[in-house]
Amino acid sequence: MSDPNRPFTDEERAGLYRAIFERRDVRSQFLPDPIPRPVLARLLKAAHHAPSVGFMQPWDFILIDSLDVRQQVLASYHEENAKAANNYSGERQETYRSLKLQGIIESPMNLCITCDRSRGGSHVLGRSSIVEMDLFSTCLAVQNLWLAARAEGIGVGWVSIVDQTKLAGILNLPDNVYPLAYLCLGYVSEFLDQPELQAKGWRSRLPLTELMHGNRWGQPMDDETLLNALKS
Ligand SMILES: Cc1cc2c(cc1C)N(C[C@H](O)[C@H](O)[C@H](O)COP(=O)(O)O)c1[nH]c(=O)[nH]c(=O)c1N2
Repeated sequence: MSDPNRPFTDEERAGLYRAIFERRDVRSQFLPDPIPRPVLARLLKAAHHAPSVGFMQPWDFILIDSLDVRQQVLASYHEENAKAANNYSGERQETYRSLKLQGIIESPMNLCITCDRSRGGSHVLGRSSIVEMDLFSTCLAVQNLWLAARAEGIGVGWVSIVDQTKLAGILNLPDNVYPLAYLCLGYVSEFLDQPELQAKGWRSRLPLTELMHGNRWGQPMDDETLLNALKS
């Protein structure tokens, strides 16, 4: 085993930041090429090394290649997306309808990362006050997989416009298992240089400096050095 206390090289550090900044949510650029099993194994291992409350590891991974299952999930997406479009009107609704918000069939595989809310028994260390900590832990597994996938040249798209009860039914989940993230995975023709929602004029990245507070919510930050560094 290598020394865990050795410092990251400049190259290693750059690689990590590159994965963070160049990770994209992908829905339009999937290629049909299958993901080699050793690569998929690395992604799942990365997810499984996420931190979790009380080391609960509440996740399971459902690998979906069945067209029948995917078509059922897609049907739920279409139902939910039609409802979602009604939240907007006029030009905004037209823009919403023009957005492609899933790649369920075009991607070579779908993956559902679930959260077993009963894993580890009724007293999980660190979860006694805030019960949702298991869900948050599972989100971290998703993010680990998302970043590892980017480093492997694989795109990931999260599809949350589905009815979660229907999704649980389609995937035959037990009552205690929550379908936390329905993901589409595959190699891509390109990674966009900015979020697709930003490129399409839906919403832009907020300036980080406007999200900084000093000591309490709403109090201005007076650390000029930090603020200037964040602007660059
Ligand atoms: C919890 C959650 C849920 C969803 C998403 C993300 C997350 C974190 N995103 C992707 C989202 O739109 C995207 O992350 C942002 O637009 C920022 O773009 P990048 O991820 O940086 O490319 C997403 N995208 C999409 O096309 N359909 C969807 O249903 C969802 N749902």
